Amino acid sequence: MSQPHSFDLTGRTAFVSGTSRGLGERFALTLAKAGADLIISSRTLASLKDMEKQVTDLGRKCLSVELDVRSMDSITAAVATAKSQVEKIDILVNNAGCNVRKPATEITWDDWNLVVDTNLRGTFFVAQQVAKEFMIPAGYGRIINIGSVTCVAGYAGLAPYGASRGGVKQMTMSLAHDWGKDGITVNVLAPGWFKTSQNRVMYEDAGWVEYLTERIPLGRPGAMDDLEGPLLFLAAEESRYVTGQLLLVDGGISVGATRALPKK
Ligand SMILES: NC(=O)c1ccc[n+]([C@@H]2O[C@H](COP(=O)([O-])OP(=O)(O)OC[C@H]3O[C@@H](n4cnc5c(N)ncnc54)[C@H](O)[C@@H]3O)[C@@H](O)[C@H]2O)c1
Ligand SMILES: O=C(O)[C@H](O)[C@@H](O)[C@H](O)[C@H](O)CO
Repeated sequence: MSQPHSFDLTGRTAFVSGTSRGLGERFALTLAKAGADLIISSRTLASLKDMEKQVTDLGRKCLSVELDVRSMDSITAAVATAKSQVEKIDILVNNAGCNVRKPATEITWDDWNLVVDTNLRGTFFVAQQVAKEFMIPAGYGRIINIGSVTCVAGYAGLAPYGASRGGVKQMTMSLAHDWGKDGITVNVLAPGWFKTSQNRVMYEDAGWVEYLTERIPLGRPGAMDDLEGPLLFLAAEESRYVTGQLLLVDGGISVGATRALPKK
């Protein structure tokens, strides 16, 4: 009989992109609390100082690297720096991302490129370099691509963002095939609506929060803690037979919250 599971990451090393704030910061700390050593990353190293201290205070090793996921040179340099300093990367969380929220008629060429290059192209090439340099040679890896409820649902004002997230979902399924035989699982962790600096402006509109909340079956927007268990599951040994999947952590909003009963 097997032992109860705990999603223990002791002895693992995790690389998280975009850890200067928001969900990425929380993902990195969650992995460290579960036992993993960390490589944290940002476009500006100075933004990682506080985070580095928090990780080392937990007793974990922490390497900070500069990474702009819109630049191939930056991606290869970040992975090369990691290669010179750590033996392995077992877990990759492709978190870096951005959004431009505008009516579809106002989206510019540059808006499109910013969002799709960051969220889709960046996610692919970070995964490619980490897989090639670390995971394929080691025969082990857990790649967690951050998606969104927009992987599966359409939202007005989010056309480039939705395109990038739909792409992340499809790309993840392909990579699961590409690297399954190398012992690597590739999955999408898809948050619903969580208040961070990316979307703070939306939460300043009480009418919109009410509109959103009414459409979430579990009756509230997400809290950061809600993502911890699902992240650890995908990062840990226990998810070894799960690959190419989309794990929505969205309070159920993706089911399509249309009421079919009159209001009493
Ligand atoms: N907050 C939500 O409700 C929500 C829901 C679904 C998915 N997401 C996704 O989760 C991720 C984290 O978002 P967040 O809400 O914490 O937003 P955030 O804006 O607070 O954090 C985004 C992070 O990505 C980094 N980043 C942006 N462009 C980058 C680049 N070119 N290179 C490297 N790093 C870059 C930022 O510096 C920051 O650290 C994003 O990919 C976002 O799209 C967020
Ligand atoms: O900037 C925004 O409009 C939001 O952060 C979106 O990204 C959503 O929260 C999320 O992606 C839905 O899952």
